[in-house]
Amino acid sequence: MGHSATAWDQNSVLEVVKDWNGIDQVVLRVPRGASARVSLHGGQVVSWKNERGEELLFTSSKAMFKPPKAMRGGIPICFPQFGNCGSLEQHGFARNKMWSIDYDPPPLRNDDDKEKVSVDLLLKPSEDDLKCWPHCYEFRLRVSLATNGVLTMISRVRNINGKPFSFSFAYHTYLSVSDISEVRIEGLETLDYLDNLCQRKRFTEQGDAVTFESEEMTLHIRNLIHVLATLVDRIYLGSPNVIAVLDHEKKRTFLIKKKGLPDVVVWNPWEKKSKSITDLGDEEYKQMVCVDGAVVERPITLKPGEEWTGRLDISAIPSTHFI
Ligand SMILES: O=P(O)(O)OC[C@H]1O[C@@H](O)[C@H](O)[C@@H](O)[C@@H]1O
Repeated sequence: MGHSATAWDQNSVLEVVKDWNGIDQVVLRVPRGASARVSLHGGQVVSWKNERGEELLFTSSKAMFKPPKAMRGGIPICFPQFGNCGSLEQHGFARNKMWSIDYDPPPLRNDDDKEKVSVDLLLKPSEDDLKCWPHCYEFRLRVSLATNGVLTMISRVRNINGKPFSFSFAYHTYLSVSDISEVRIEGLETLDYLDNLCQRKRFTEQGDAVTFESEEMTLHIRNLIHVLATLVDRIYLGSPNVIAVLDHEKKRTFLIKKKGLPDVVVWNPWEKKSKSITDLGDEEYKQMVCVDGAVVERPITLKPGEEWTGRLDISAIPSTHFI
């Protein structure tokens, strides 16, 4: 694996290496041992490890790392369309494109760049892209890893077109969990959500947290409708800016802080759907949950010259520290 290394400062390191397809991956490392990797294919964060070297993002054992398809896992970027609501391919094209490193990004207001290592990526439309989505934009993605292990992603989309355009967006975040039945998502209770499994009909969350029950348990104590309900594919609307994903078995809590991202998508394919996804192992739905900071219900519209920013900060902390 050929690589070139750049010392960021004495403590943090940003390194560009080639993956096995010859595609550049940026490795971010900080002093206490946490690290992250970002692929130029899709601008996708493909790994995020804590100081003990434990992987915090899920990657499918059947993941295909071959462009043009996005790898199943990590944090693919959904832009300029979330899901299949629109004329573009599912989740838009950004996750399937090659991004470039931007060595001279425009300044970012309110980004405290102390004690972190960052890389700036850039995506602009090619001639071919303009045929399917005829809008000139600049998409700048800053991925940072702080010395305390917090992963930050800041997306800036600018309209450099002569006319307005609209888009939806998501950080499609595959969190690695011990067992899906041990997971509890807090911060979404009482919210309305659009259910992707019911033609995006609107419902209201009734539970005091979002949980995913095991099928055996469900069969014993609940009715069949609940068995089907274990497949979760929902867009929670107007959510608070902090969401907690608790993993009881691992005694770990993911704290997801977001700005400019009003919606949260929660997805777990469960057993039957997993079997139909070729790049996901049959049982692997148990080790993952997608909790995405997103803009879906009300797409962003940018007039010429306008810019939108969507920011996500994720940390993984021992649950005992949180409670
Ligand atoms: O297989 P893809 O295109 O990566 O999408 C996976 C899932 O992504 C989720 O965000 C969507 O809500 C689901 O409907 C979709 O199935």
